[in-house]
Amino acid sequence: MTEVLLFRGAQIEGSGAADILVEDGRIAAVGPDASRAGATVVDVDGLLVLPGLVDLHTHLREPGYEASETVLTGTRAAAAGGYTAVFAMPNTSPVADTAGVVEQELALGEAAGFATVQPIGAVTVGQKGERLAELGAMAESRANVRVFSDDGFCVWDPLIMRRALEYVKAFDGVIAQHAQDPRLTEGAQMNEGSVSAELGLAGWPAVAEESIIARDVLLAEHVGSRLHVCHLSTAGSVDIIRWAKKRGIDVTAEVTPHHLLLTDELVRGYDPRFKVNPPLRSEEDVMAVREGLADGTIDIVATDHAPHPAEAKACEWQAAANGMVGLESALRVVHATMVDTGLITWGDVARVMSREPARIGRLADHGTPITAGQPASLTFYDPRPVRAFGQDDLRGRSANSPYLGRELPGEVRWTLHAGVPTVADGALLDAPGVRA
Ligand SMILES: NC(=O)N[C@@H](CC(=O)O)C(=O)O
Repeated sequence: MTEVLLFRGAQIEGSGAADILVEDGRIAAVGPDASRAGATVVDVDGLLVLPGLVDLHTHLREPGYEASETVLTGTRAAAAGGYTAVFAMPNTSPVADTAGVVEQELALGEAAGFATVQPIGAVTVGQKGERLAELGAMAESRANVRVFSDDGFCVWDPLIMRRALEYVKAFDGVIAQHAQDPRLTEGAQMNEGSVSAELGLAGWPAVAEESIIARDVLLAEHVGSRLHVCHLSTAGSVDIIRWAKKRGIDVTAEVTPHHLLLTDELVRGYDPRFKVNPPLRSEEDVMAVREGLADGTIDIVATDHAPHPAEAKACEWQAAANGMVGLESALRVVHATMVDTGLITWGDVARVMSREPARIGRLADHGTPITAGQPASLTFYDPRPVRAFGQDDLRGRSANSPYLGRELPGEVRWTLHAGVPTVADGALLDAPGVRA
C-alpha cells in the first residue's frame, strides 16, 4: 500500500484550482472538494499540475557507458526535471538492436523505479546502416518497442530507410530519423554560417539536415508509413515539415530545448558545453523553430539528453564530444522560450511535453488527462521563482549542461510516477516513495 496523497489547490490549465486525490497509483478524484480520511494533505496552492512529462529522446548510456550515465542516474535526472517516462536511445554498448538488449534496458528501468523507461530499438545492426536489425523481434519482445532509431547516425541509405519504414507498418511502429547527410557534414564542427566563417571552423550546413528530411517525408508518403524527425534545428526543416503535413504525410517532428534558446554565437567562446549534434544554429533558425512549435508544425519537445564525462568536454573544441544534458532543465527552458514569450499556453506544454510524445511512441499510461480514474503520473510545477540554473540542479552523472549560471524561471516541486513520489516538496528522493 502506497501513501494516499491529497494535493490541495493545484492549478489545472483551463479549469482553475482543484484538489487531486491520489491512491493506488491512480487519480481517485479531482474537484474542489476531493478528500479521503487518512490521506496526507499536500498544499500545492499556486502550483501548476501537468501530466508527467515524457521524453521521446534520452540517452541513458547503460549498458556500456556507465561513466556518463546509468539508467538509475538518468531516470533520477528525469524525475528531477518533472519527467515520468523516457524513451531510451539505443546507442549503448552493446547497441540495443536485439530483443535481448531492449529487454535488459526495460528491466533496468523497472529496477530503478524513478520513471518508466521505454527502450527504442536500433534500425540497423550495430547502427552501422548496413542491414536492418531485428525490428519485429524487438516489437514482439517484452519491451514492446514501437520507436526505432539509429540516432547519433543517420539512416543514410535510402533503400534501407524505405525497407525500415515498410517493415514497421505491420506493428504501428515509427522510424525516428537523425537527419544528417554524412557526406555533407564530414569533419563539421559547428553550424555553417557567418560565425563558422569568422572562426574558421568547418561548417555543418542546414542543407545536410533538410535534404534528408525532404527525402524521408517523400519515402514515408510513398510507402504510407509513419516517420518521426529527431531534433529538427533549421528554418528550412520547419518549412519542409509544414509542407509535408499539408500534403497529408504522416510525419511528426521534435525540437530540443537548446535549439529553442541558444545560437551559434555561443561557439565564439569555444566552450565545448555548447557543442552538440545538430549544432546550435542562427537566431533566425531559433525563431523559426519556436514558431513551428507554436503553430503545431513541430509536434513535441524532446531533450536529446546526452551526458558525457568531464574528460569528453574538458578539451579543445575539435576534440570534444557532441551533446548536452537536458532532462533537469527542459521544462524551465520551454517555460522561458515558449510560455513567457506568449507563444504557447501551459495546456500546450502538456501537449508537447507529455501527451504527444506518449502518443507518437505508443506509450500507455502517460500523457493522460488529469481526471478521476487516470494513472497518477503527474508533475507539480511552480512557475514563480526565477533563479540561476546551478550544479545543484544537475541530478544525473554528468554535468555538461549549457545552462549553468543562466537565469531560468520555474521549479519542479513534485513528480509522481504512477502515484509514487520521486520528487517531493522540491527534493529528489533517494528512493521512489521514500520520504524522510
Ligand atoms: N546529440 C548529441 O550531440 N549527441 C548524441 C548523439 C548524436 O546525436 O550525435 C550522443 O549520444 O551523445
